Amino acid sequence: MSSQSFQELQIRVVRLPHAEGLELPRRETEHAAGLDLVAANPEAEPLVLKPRARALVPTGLVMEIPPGFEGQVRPRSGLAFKHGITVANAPGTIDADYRGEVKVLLINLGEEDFVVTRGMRVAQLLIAPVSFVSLVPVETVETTSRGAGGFGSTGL
Ligand SMILES: O=c1ccn([C@H]2C[C@H](O)[C@@H](COP(=O)(O)OP(=O)(O)OP(=O)(O)O)O2)c(=O)[nH]1
Ligand SMILES: [Mg+2]
Repeated sequence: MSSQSFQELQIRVVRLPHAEGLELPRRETEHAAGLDLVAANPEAEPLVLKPRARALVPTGLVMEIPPGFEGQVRPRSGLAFKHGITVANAPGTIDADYRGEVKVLLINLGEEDFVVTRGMRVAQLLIAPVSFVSLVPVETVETTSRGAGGFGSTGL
């Protein structure tokens, strides 16, 4: 791979008191796409996710995502594969104008209870550009060879 350098987008982040002592989310490998989000629930209060249950996991972080970008909260494949733990609303959307705490909505699709402990890497955050669009009402739209075909119209 080339050793090309990429421009890094810096995002201002406030650590809330309950994030004290936790590492900031970071890439686990040099060119990992996501920063791993860390659970900031109290040490003494592990979150127990029963099968089919959901929980909003705090990260203790408030971010200032620049306008023109969004945060995407995505599952970690290891947790999904090994435990059936995923993000219920994947990919979760963090709006650039959101100034609340980033939270991760986990769901347990596995058969066993799953315990979220403080400091556990529960999901990953990607920052992606957003296209700003507005809808323009018209009477007709350009035709295409696909037309209205969808939902398996090209075969399985
Ligand atoms: O996984 C997520 C998804 C959302 N949020 C926060 C940031 C986001 O900007 C806000 C609203 O999210 P969304 O638009 O997905 O939810 P909504 O149900 O449409 O709520 P709202 O009416 O507040 O937009 O909630 C998170 O912390 N984690
Ligand atoms: Mg919304």
